[in-house]
Amino acid sequence: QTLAADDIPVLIWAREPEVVRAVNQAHENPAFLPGVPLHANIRATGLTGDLASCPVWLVVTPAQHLRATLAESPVAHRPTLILCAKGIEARSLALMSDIAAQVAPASPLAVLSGPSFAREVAEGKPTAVTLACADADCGERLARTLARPAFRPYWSDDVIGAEIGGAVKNVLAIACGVVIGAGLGENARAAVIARGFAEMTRFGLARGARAETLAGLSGLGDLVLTCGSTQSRNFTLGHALGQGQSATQALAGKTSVAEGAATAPVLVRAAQAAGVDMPIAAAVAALLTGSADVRAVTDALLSRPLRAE
Ligand SMILES: NC(=O)c1ccc[n+]([C@@H]2O[C@H](COP(=O)([O-])OP(=O)(O)OC[C@H]3O[C@@H](n4cnc5c(N)ncnc54)[C@H](O)[C@@H]3O)[C@@H](O)[C@H]2O)c1
Ligand SMILES: O=P(O)(O)OC[C@H](O)CO
Repeated sequence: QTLAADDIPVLIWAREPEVVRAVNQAHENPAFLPGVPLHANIRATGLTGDLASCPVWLVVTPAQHLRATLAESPVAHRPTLILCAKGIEARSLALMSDIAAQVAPASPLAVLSGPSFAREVAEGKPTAVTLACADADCGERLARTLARPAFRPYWSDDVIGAEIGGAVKNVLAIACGVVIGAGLGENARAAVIARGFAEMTRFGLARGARAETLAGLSGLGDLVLTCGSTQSRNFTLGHALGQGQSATQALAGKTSVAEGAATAPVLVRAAQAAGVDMPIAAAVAALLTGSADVRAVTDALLSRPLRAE
């Protein structure tokens, strides 16, 4: 939103009245992005009805809440929806574009994904992302609209690929956090990134994604970012697990979302349904549920049969 506001009026709908107040009065969002001044063109509202006048929505509601949030909003006005959440819905195994197509069938859909910590984007640091839209002309138009000197969207027509990369990388970022938190070393982190990427690719191809999308910004690019940075909420969650905390302890009191925590068990079910082996994702899910500890999942991964790469 900060980027778009340079020359386009931006309206944020927020659930929290204190966020609405802070954005309108102090031009800041201390609850979710403290210390970043927001452009004066950015206004906030607590009324979903106010969104009816907006032709394009950047939908950033976390994955498990997207369906309900969209259903309560004025989608009958057929806004173009640019989906930004990186997850899979637990109760349906649906991707965000599946949910949006069900709730807002008349709306054009796109997915914005890729390595993009919100703070760095808001601070104007160089960022490149994937803007995926099945309608290539619409994708190009949206990418050109969102592009700024330091913000480069590359367009694609592979919506599923962009979504799967974003959802799976969060789970793998938890795994890398565990590796570092448990002191397993940089070799192990690199192994998790590379073998995790193999899992992402197997799963993505089985679900109809294209390999080049998974190897691009929304897959490998975001995987490298989140697996390598303590700025990542998913990496940070994994780090706490690696240091011996339970998921409940690690997530206690957090208002910010680590999407991989919800995605991991869903991904395991979705992979089973697709007949795809995802041992690292399964290890993360086991750690999150407490059904295994770091030692047990590490031993299990290391004792898998040797095989060709
Ligand atoms: N922060 C980033 O750097 C970043 C970058 C790219 C994509 N994303 C994705 O955007 C999505 C949102 O992440 P975020 O960083 O904005 O979240 P956040 O951690 O900053 O804040 C949590 C958000 O969840 C909302 N929320 C909480 N409970 C809700 C409910 N019951 N119904 C609807 N909304 C609810 C809150 O209002 C708040 O906006 C995630 O899928 C994330 O993966 C985040
Ligand atoms: O902080 P994380 O782990 O949710 O990552 C944020 C973004 O997805 C990075 O692209």
